[in-house]
Amino acid sequence: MASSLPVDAIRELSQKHEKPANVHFQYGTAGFRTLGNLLDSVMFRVGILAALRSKRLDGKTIGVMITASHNPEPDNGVKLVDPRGEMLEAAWETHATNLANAPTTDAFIDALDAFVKILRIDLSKPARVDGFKAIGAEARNAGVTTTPVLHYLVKAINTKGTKDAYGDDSEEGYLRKLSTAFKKLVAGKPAIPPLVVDCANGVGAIVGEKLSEKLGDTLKLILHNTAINTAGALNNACGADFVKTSQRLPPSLASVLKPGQRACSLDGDADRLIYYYLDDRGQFHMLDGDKIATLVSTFIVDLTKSAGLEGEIQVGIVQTAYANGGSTKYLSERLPVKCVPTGVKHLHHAAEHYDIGVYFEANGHGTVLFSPETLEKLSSYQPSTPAQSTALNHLINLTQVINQTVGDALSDMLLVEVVLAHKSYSGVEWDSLYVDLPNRLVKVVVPDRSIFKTEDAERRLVSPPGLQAKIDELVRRYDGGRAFVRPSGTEDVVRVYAEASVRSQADELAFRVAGLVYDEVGGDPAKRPAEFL
Ligand SMILES: CC(=O)N[C@H]1[C@@H](OP(=O)(O)O)O[C@H](CO)[C@@H](O)[C@@H]1O
Ligand SMILES: [Mg+2]
Repeated sequence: MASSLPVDAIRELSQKHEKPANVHFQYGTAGFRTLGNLLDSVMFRVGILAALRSKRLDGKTIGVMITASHNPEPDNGVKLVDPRGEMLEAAWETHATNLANAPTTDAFIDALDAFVKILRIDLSKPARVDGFKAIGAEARNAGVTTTPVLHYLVKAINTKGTKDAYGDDSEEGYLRKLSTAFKKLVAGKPAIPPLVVDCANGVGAIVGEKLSEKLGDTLKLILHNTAINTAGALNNACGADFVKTSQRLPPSLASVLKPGQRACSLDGDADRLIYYYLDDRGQFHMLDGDKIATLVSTFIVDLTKSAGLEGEIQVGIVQTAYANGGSTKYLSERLPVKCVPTGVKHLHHAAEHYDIGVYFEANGHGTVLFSPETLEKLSSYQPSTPAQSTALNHLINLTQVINQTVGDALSDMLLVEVVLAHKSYSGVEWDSLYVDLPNRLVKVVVPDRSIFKTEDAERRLVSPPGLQAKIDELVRRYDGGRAFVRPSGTEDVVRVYAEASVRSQADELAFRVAGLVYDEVGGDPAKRPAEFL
């Protein structure tokens, strides 16, 4: 491999993938995300970027994921996975954005050249990526799989043959690792009732089916919304985002779900998970990311105590401002809780500071991280009673069933099932840990969302000046009221979130704040949504 940029090869290929004019791309929380038909040039450039990242990191494998995630089918995205199976390092998000926006092939090559020099990337280093040739990268196609499987694979490849080997670097290895640990964790527990799984008509249907085969009778999965080849079906009236935002059952499950039976929804790339059940009166109850975090963290704390490791291993929680106030109150009375800005990378990094960090976004994306020191402690610890030994083994098996690289709906689902089996909980007992405050999320279309700036983990606005004081004034009038406003990182809108002790009040507060925001920044009165107060 040459030690300078193969300019001719890049030019020839790049000219087949010119950037569309008048589009600005932004590498954000969800990678590059926009209509799939606008992404051709971005796909090409991301391939080069991934190869350069691999070279910069001495040939470590980098992952490239193409997915619509929880969004409608045409609304696609591409994102990179770093060597440890984590999200792309923040500084490179800016480099990615710059390269993607170079207007022509020549400008792109100039930008690449400058980039390689500034970061002192040694082009003679090998590069291993999923899918690229212009820059001489070694590529491996992981095929059609879930986002969390790709994260798993990247970590497995990069740790192969080391003492931290993460598992066999294949989808089969992933399924084997999870299912083996799950079976050990539920061995001897009463039979688990079958679980209904809404696959959002996405790739979770394929991997879910394979997982189901591995689990056999230990846990029967009844897969629904598995139409992965039906145009327009992805995330349409189903999936984790539909359930979380509309706070109701996917209509396709209405005739399926029996009262008391638990069910869950994945999103299109199977990195988000929301549980729910219908009570005896047919009323829908949602068990979202906050409920999952609560269930799981309490269980892990209990196990550390039973293992005799109380005071030795600290369990902590990471949430965002969107976490339901009911969950934050319940958890803060028991454990350290940290609030960080929206976006999984923020949660993941904060969770790394705990011995065991449990992080979940309310929308169902999250996982549990065991620090290297904790893993070491668990493997060397000598329990002094049989009960301690059992609890210790459970903790060790939990580190195997949990995909620690990233939020993983299928892995989280197994984790939830383990806890429910151990506690003999149905959805009802789980749900009763705390009561969710009624809440409402509203989108506000504004002329320019970049004027919205926040502080305090996005809970307060510092710009536009004066607006926060007006929001505070409104919030004070509502019992149990809380509201905040922040610009979305993935859509051209500003989001308003509000909660209050009663449903009607939460709605009213949200629509009042939305109206306030709209008017304050010069929203067109003729287009003002009717529900804004
Ligand atoms: C309120 C909400 O759910 N926001 C989502 C959404 O981000 P926004 O910045 O709010 O557009 O997409 C992110 C990426 O999937 C996810 O991390 C986040 O939780
Ligand atoms: Mg997703």
